[in-house]
Amino acid sequence: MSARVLSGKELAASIRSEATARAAELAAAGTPAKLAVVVATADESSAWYVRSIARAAEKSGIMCEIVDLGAAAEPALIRDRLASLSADDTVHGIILQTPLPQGARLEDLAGAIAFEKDVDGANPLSLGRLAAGLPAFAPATAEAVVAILDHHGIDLAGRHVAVVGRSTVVGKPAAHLLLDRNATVTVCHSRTRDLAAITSTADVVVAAVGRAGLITAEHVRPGAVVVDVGTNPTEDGGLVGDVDAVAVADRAGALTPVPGGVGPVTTALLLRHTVHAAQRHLP
Ligand SMILES: Nc1nc(=O)c2c([nH]1)NC[C@@H]1CN(c3ccc(C(=O)N[C@@H](CCC(=O)O)C(=O)O)cc3)C=[N+]21
Repeated sequence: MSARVLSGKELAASIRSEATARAAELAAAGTPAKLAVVVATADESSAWYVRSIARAAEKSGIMCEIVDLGAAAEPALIRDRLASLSADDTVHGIILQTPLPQGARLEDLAGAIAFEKDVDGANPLSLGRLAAGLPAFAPATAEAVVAILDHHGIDLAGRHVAVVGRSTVVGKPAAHLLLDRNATVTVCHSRTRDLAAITSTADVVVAAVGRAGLITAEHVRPGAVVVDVGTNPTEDGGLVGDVDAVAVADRAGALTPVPGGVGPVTTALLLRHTVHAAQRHLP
């Protein structure tokens, strides 16, 4: 038996087409939507994302400025640029790419992103509001996890979801969004003992660690739904997730592919957030 493939492509296309229509309205009104992407890393996975954002923004008529500060940027320089972009009236959305240089922490820097422009939900104010159930932009990747499950009609209420990974960008915010959907959520991480014993009891496994091959058949209950958030560049220039897709496809009931799963939905949601920010309202 082979798992049903939960593609993100159609959902991403529909989110982008709505963003394109809103972007055209904004441009016609003389306030074209603009996203600033701040990069201080040479990480290949981030490079994939930045290319994907630039391409999708261009197609949707959203302006996109890549601010590359170099992989050795000092935290103070990154903070200053976030502050100046926050004060720039022509910029509506700001995302700071992770990973960050040695010694720089997203949690310390993201407070310099104006709350209204925080389209990847990294400012502690956004994260706190998200946790409290108040309006704020959620990190696009975390929102994409729930969106792709919704799109494919996978019910979350009362289901046990095991989230593997506790990053500020995905694991933690995804846990909050899933809780808001009445899932029973277990958050696992690098110090979790006997990961497979926990994930193999889950109805849904969300893999968000950033390590190829981490989730194998033993981690998955037969028939479970597996969401692969990983985007690990391969030596031959491709992209693989955190899930051993070949082994897991024989056991899971459904699986999001990489590429073509959570990634395109993430990019599309970031653009949706940007036009919403430009229209001055939250999600
Ligand atoms: N603050 C922050 N937020 C992030 O969400 C974040 C980040 N930093 N740093 C880097 C990682 C990586 N990431 C990806 C998102 C989409 C694709 C994506 O769209 N992938 C396409 C393939 C891309 C293509 O075909 O060009 C796919 O999976 O089909 C890839 C990678 C987000 N990240």
